[in-house]
Amino acid sequence: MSSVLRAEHLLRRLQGDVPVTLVNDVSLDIQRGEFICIMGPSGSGKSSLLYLLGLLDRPDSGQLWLEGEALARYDEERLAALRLAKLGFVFQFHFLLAEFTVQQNVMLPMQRLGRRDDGAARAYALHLLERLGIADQAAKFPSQLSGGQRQRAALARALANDPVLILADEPTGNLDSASTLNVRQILRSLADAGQTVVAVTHDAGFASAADRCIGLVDGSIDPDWRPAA
Ligand SMILES: Nc1ncnc2c1ncn2[C@@H]1O[C@H](COP(=O)(O)OP(=O)(O)OP(=O)(O)O)[C@@H](O)[C@H]1O
Repeated sequence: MSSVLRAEHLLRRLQGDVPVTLVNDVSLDIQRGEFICIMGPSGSGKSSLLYLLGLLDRPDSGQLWLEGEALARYDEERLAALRLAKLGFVFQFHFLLAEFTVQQNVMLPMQRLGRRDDGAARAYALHLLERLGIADQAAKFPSQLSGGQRQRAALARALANDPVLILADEPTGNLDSASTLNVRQILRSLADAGQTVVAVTHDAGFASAADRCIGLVDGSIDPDWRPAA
């Protein structure tokens, strides 16, 4: 196994009249092909931790390594380039662009990265949509899709640049139970095919779908935390 992302002693605090500790001394090693879920009560710091792991926010102290590369001294421009090339994001809201078709939405990250020409990007987008079972929706606009289909399109977009890690924040938060099960199964099958996935969720079903579940309490990993049966 090899480490995709390693975090050591991450600390994130918001300063203010009343300082708030969002993430408190979190250390984590994410191995290639692992599907990890992060659970815990509302306000326990799950999203804050995911933002640190996704290089969308910076820790006040602690260190991160992406595929062995230490990130502490990287400026925002370099982190943005890493996010585009190596990370894929899925949020509770899909953030697909309304004026583009589903296929064009999936092509956008490829066009930004510039590793594939337009023809190759178009073909790869269709391949990803096929893999997620929504190739027949490729020419439609996001507003014409169901919630579950939109989330699968967002997942296809997250996969566009062959990320080393997919970070998902409540990916099933807006979905009905059938679509939730479907997205969970897709994440599981992606991990079975070697994709590394970290998902923040309130959905207890993730506990059995994932390889490992981490419980956060007050910004810290609770070693005694166990998913609800
Ligand atoms: N910008 C902010 N200003 C003040 N407090 C914040 C801010 N962002 C987060 N917090 C607080 O930090 C704590 C952690 O928030 P976070 O969103 O990471 O928790 P969470 O576990 O993801 O919650 P949820 O399950 O409700 O999404 C919460 O108490 C939250 O209210």
